[in-house]
Amino acid sequence: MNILDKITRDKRIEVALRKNLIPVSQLEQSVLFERPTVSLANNLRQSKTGIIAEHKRRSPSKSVINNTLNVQDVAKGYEDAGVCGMSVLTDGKYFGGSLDDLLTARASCNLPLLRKEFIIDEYQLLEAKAYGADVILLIAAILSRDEIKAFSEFAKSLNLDVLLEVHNEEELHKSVMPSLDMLGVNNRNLKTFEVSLETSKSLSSMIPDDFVKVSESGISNVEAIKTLQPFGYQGFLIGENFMKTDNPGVNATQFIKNLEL
Ligand SMILES: O=P(O)(O)OC[C@@H](O)[C@@H](O)c1c[nH]c2ccccc12
Repeated sequence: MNILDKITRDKRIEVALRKNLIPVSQLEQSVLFERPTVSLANNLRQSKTGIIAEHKRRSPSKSVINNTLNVQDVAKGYEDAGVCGMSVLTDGKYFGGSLDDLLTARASCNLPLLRKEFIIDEYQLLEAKAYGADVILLIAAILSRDEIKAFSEFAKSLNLDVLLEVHNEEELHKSVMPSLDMLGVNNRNLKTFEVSLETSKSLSSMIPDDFVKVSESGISNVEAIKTLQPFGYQGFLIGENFMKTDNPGVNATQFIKNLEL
C-alpha cells in the first residue's frame, strides 16, 4: 500500500470519529461561520510574487522539519513578509498539524488561509469554515470526478475558494470544472515523494486560462519561480524552505525581496 492510500484510509477513520465528537450543528454555530472570507485566487491574480507560505512541522517524506516554532509567530511573520496567503497543515498523524493550528493562525493574521488537508468528506469543509479557513485543497489523486464536483460546489456555497491539486495529465483531465478557482500542480509525487519542477512545466499548457495556476512543493529558491513564471504560474506554494529556518517570516521577507529585484 502506498503512503497516500495509508493516509486516506486513516483519514476515513478519523473523520468518522470526529463526526461523532462534534456534530455539524455545532460546527455551524462557530462565530467564524459568519466571517466574510478572503479570496486567495484574487490575491494571486493581483500579485507580482504570488507566494503562499506554509506551516508544516513534519512530513512523511522529511520527518521533522521544525518542532520548535509557534503558529502565531509564523503566521505574523508570513503576513509581515507580504505573502499572498498561508497554508496550514491540519493533518495530525503524518504532518503534526491540527485544526487548532488553523484557529491560531486565524487569530494571528488576516491572510487568506488554506486548510491543507486530505479532504474525503464534506464534513471537513464545514470544519474548515468553522476554524477560519478561506480556501480548501482537493487532491485529485484521492477523489473521483463526482467527489471533486460535489466537494467543490459545496465549498463554493460556503464562500470558500477551491485549490485543486494534480500531479499528472490524467488527474488534470478528470478534474477540470467551473467550480474550481485554482489549479495546483504538485511537483512532489505523493506516492513516491519524488520531486521535479518539470511536472509544473509540462502540465502548464493543458490548464485552461480561467484558473489561477499554482506550482506546489520543492521550490527552494527564487530562480525556480523565475523559470516557472513564463509557464503562466501565478502562485507558488512553499513549505519546507521557509519552515526549516528559525524564523520563517524573516526568511520569507528576504525571499520576496529577492524575487522583486
Ligand atoms: O515543503 P514544500 O516542498 O515546499 O511543499 C509544500 C506543499 O506543496 C506540500 O506540503 C504539499 C503539497 N500538496 C500537499 C498535499 C498534502 C500534504 C502536503 C502537500
